[in-house]
Amino acid sequence: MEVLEEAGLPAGVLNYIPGSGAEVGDYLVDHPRTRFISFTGSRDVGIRIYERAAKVHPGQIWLKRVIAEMGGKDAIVVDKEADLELAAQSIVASAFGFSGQKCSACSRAIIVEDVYDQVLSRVVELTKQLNVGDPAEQATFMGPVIDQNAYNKIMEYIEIGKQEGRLMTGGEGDDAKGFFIQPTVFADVDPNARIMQEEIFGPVVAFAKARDFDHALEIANNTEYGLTGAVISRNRANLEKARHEFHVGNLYFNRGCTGAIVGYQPFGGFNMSGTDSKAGGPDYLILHMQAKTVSEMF
Ligand SMILES: NC(=O)c1ccc[n+]([C@@H]2O[C@H](COP(=O)([O-])OP(=O)(O)OC[C@H]3O[C@@H](n4cnc5c(N)ncnc54)[C@H](O)[C@@H]3O)[C@@H](O)[C@H]2O)c1
Ligand SMILES: N[C@@H](CCC=O)C(=O)O
Repeated sequence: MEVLEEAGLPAGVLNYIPGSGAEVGDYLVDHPRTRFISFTGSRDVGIRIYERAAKVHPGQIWLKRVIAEMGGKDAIVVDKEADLELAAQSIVASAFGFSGQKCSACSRAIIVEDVYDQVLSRVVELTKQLNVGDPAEQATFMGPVIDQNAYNKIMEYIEIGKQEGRLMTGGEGDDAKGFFIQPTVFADVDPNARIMQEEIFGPVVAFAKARDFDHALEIANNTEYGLTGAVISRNRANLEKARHEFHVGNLYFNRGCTGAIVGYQPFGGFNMSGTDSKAGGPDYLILHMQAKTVSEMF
């Protein structure tokens, strides 16, 4: 804060208010002197903020504006004409980087049936090679998930996954010291299953088989989210179709679905992933400003 004040920000403009969302969240959102809310977090909290911000409280003389960057249920689609090694590497990196705790993480792998078995078996092979452990160790790929609540929620989804799909690898956790969960792959999951629809925010990826590329896109769009997605394909016509029909805010071709770079890939999703704004892009700052037109006649 001091650094920003030294840079010229007036004192009192930036305030750090520690406290849990449950404790201070509603108070801040409801307050009549709150004017603008810029939120990053889950769908449920985003919806709560959006609803509460709409209410005008006594003494409030403006309508509150809200930018919400919310969750995702992001998919990587693999076409039958594709570099299958790239597909498997992209799925593993996007599903398990940061223990899957990224809004952009790949939690659905949608594979055209001609190459389904090949991609699945390579992903399982690569996943078994990942080291889970102390993130301070050089050899560790995946550290723990953030806390006990996250651990419990993810382990619950893994139990649901065991009913909804075929457990291929992982499925185990250890919270004796830290909150460690093995990277987990489920195969043959119905597109409408809970683990294909609900954000898990952990190291779990579900595979679904598509009849052809059109069917794969249909499955990919079959969630209430629309944050990131990727297509692995060598078929230009299919990539162009995805460009128009894959309804996500950040779409990637022939790479994973995480790791947007500020300035290059402005980031933000459609539908229940947010308010269609793009962080890290040229328009974002302007969204937070109040425009005023001044005209003087001479
Ligand atoms: N779209 C994006 O750019 C983006 C980026 C990162 C994370 N996410 C999403 O964030 C979620 C994970 O983060 P999380 O577990 O911290 O999310 P969360 O929704 O639980 O919490 C987010 C923040 O909101 C605060 N909060 C909680 N209740 C509140 C309330 N009633 N009013 C106001 N604020 C409240 C929390 O204290 C926290 O700081 C995932 O859903 C993930 O997809 C989205
Ligand atoms: N912008 C990041 C995701 C941020 C959310 O966790 C990405 O593109 O992977």
